[in-house]
Amino acid sequence: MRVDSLTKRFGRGDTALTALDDVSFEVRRGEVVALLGLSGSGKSTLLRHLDGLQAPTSGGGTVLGTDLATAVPAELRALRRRIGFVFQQFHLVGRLTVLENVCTGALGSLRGPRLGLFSYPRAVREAALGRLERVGLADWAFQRADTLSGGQQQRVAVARALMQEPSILLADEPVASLDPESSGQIMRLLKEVAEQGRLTVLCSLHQVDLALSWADRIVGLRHGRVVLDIPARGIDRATVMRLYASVGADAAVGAPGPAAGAG
Ligand SMILES: Nc1ncnc2c1ncn2[C@@H]1O[C@H](COP(=O)(O)OP(=O)(O)OP(=O)(O)O)[C@@H](O)[C@H]1O
Repeated sequence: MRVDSLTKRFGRGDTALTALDDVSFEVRRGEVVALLGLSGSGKSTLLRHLDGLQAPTSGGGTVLGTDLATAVPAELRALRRRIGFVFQQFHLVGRLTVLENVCTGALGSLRGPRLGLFSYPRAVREAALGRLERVGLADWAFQRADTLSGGQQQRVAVARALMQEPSILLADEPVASLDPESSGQIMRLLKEVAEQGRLTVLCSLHQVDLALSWADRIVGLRHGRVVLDIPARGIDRATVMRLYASVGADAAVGAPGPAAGAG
């Protein structure tokens, strides 16, 4: 996937806000990239563009051969079917079984609504069980989803995303509400599914140490601009921490000032 001079502005005139400012970077197939930056630096906005959920103001990029700047809605829908998305808040249906939640990941490729586990084709149920085995939760298949811990629910959400057989997995702060041990497990899982499935993973995080441990590369955003794009291995932690320096320290990271009103 390639992001090319992607700019996103919200609003107009004096109140305009440039959330992404001429963002360019490339992600190779199978790579795990951590997206870091202060709150409001544009991470979620970037992920939404890559999933075709938001349209760029200018520039764009190519995701799985789809040109983000020119794609029509049907092309963006087709793109979304090939991309798994994992959210901070899991978005499981608590009263449904774990297995049925995973089955819902196949809805994009099925016709019509589904009600109940047995409304899914047998092949889908078997595939869902396989994905649950993959994330270590096969024994929980018939439990209600809301009886699982946060870390387990996030693993179910990863299994559900894998039902799409995605080529890319986007994760927006997938460990933000988890304890350190569960966070490490989720990041290890993302790394493993990337390696085994030649899956590209782009994951926004607030935990620098997790990024350094599990990502292949770190892309750092500040005020909507890419100010860091480096391999995670062997990187000096202080270099990454400069992303989080106070606004007055912009010169130290070579970053632009706040982009509010720049539009
Ligand atoms: N739909 C929108 N309309 C107006 N402004 C928006 C919209 N979406 C995002 N923004 C603004 O764009 C900027 C970037 O927001 P974004 O959510 O991408 O940041 P983030 O890095 O993901 O933050 P966090 O780490 O807190 O999730 C913020 O200033 C935000 O208020």
